Amino acid sequence: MTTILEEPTTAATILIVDDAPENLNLLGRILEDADYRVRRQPTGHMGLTSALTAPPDLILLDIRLPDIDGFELCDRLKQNSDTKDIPIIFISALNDAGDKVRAFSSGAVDYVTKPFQAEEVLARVAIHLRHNAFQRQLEMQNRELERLATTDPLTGILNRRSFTSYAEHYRARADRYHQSGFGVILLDIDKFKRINDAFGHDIGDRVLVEMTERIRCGLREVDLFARWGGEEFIILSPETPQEGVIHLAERLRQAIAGDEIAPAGQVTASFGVAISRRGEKLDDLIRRADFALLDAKTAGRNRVQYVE
Ligand SMILES: Nc1nc2c(ncn2[C@@H]2O[C@H](COP(=O)(O)OP(=O)(O)OP(=O)(O)O)[C@@H](O)[C@H]2O)c(=O)[nH]1
Repeated sequence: MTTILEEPTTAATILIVDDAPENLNLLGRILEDADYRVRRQPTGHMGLTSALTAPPDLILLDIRLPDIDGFELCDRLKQNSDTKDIPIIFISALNDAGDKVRAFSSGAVDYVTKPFQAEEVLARVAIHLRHNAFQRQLEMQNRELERLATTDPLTGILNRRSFTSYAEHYRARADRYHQSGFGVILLDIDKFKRINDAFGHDIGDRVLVEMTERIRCGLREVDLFARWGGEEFIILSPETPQEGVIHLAERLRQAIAGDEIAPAGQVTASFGVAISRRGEKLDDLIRRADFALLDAKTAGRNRVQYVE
């Protein structure tokens, strides 16, 4: 079985900051012999510049340096978003508990006292590199999970759940700060079943993606846009007066009905528009937009309907 220590973490770059040339050379050689790439810096400022210019994978840091000391260097690196996650191991002749505590409170992951054993330094370096790599991988996976949980897989826009959560936030803020209302536009592709029936589900999917693009192009950055369900989409337009929201819906209607979407031909959509009232629940607002959408469908489709 391979243990975490045995897995090679080669090709990682390690920055050593130490003012004693013999330490720089000895440590550097030990690490190079273990196939790490090594950068050596003899002062705090040079170490800082080196780390900021090209962040290494790990830093071995002496405490006593001729200019800024290791603690301050560590503090500065931990405050910078580009370097804050780099594992820092202090390597110092100071063997006082207070110095060790200060090192860990600066954000160091480990502390090695001089004179050091090569095997120990290598073991500590390897484990912190592995740990850091796992951590980054976990963060990436969490971001991906977050993306999957909040977006619609076909169109890449927000899904219903995340739309509702953002919209609740807008609603609460509008109420709290007595801001003007916001508009909700609910739109539904007309006779979409026919497109699926005539051209197949894959073409239906392509139409949904193209529709999404046309709508997205007509929106502002502050507008929320989500897939509400099958062929139904929802838009929240913050701090927009009633005429503005109706005008936006009309522009989107024209953009959708404009150019044909091959091979399905002309695709149209019906729109329901409602403006929030102070204290109104989000569900009730969306229900009003849904009534308006139903009216638009009943009145012949490919139109915008507004309800008071
Ligand atoms: N291709 C594809 N079709 C979907 C998707 N989600 C829902 N649909 C289809 O969308 C169609 C919706 O049909 P209906 O609710 O009858 O509405 P419509 O045909 O658009 O008619 P109106 O809304 O009355 O104009 C159904 O055939 C669903 O199978 C999807 O993700 N991809």
